[in-house]
Amino acid sequence: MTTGPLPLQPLSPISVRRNHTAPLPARNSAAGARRRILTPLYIACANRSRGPDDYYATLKALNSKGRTPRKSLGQHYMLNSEVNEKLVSAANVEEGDVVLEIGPGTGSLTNVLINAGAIVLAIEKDPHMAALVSERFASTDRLKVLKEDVVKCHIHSHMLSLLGSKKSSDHSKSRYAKVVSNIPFNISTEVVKLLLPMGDIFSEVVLLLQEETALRLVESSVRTSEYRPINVFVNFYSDPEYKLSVPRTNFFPQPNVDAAVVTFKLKQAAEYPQVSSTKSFFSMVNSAFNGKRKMLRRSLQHICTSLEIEKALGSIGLPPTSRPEELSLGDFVKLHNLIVKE
Ligand SMILES: C[S@@+](CC[C@H](N)C(=O)[O-])C[C@H]1O[C@@H](n2cnc3c(N)ncnc32)[C@H](O)[C@@H]1O
Repeated sequence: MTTGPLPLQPLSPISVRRNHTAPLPARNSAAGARRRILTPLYIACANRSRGPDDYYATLKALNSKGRTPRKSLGQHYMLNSEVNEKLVSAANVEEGDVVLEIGPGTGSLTNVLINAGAIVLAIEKDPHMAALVSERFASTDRLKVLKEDVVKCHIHSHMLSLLGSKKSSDHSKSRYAKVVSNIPFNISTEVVKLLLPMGDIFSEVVLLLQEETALRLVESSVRTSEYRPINVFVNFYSDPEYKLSVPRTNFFPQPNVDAAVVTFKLKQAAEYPQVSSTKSFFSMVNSAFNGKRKMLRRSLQHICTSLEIEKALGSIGLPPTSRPEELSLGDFVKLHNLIVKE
């Protein structure tokens, strides 16, 4: 969509809600997590007007290319450099780290990553934004921009060649890259499913997500109504942590929802729960949840008989009437290893 220049509008207060030091409510309650006390931090307008990626600078950059934000690409640009700094420090980005950034947009997070000493591979689907960010950082050799859809991109081979060339040039001992991104909300589950099994190339994945998604991925656990196969998946491949809430007022244009920073510390293959096949494991977990209110002895009947399922549940200390929301990741692993014969 290319229309006339975007108008300069009066600013609304920008705030970051910091992770509170007081103990969090029980991790198994998403509702409890929403009630957590958060401290607003108001950034002075004077500071904002001086930032390289404040409201005016973002509008100026978009206008320079005749662009308006595209909803279909989740284009909500970050106006608060403090949020970008928190994303970068949540990933402990240090000099020489290789970082994947999905959707650099105007380059506000890219700028903080490069200033922290990172070598950045940025994947941007919008060719206009890819051109804009390439021009902005034309004078540095620390950024490579790929004009691609992250979901279709060969992330593995790009990252391996970047990690390989870095190792041969500076003899770094770091074998792992990191992901730090403010991603479009509409592809967040897809991105999480894509990145978490990549513990062979990434040590940390730090994402700015829609707050509701962040809570669903991190806080939902056994015996909560929000518990889903995605929670088993997330905990299979990573140790997730909710870091801080980011109010919608920090973005341009302002989305209808708040956001949150989440870190996923990726496990390496040797740390994954031992299952004969991850494919058959997740297929069993999905089948179990397909009949959410069904007992496992019914929903898993395509794998073996009800009697065998009851026996397997009994041998891991669970009642024969167990339902999927009552099983932890460890329980699912034990059940799989007892009933799925490869
Ligand atoms: C939420 S904006 C964030 C922009 C910038 N990182 C910031 O913090 O201001 C998301 C960015 O991802 C880009 N994007 C959307 N879908 C994408 C995809 N499938 N692959 C790569 N980039 C995508 C958008 O064009 C946009 O620049």
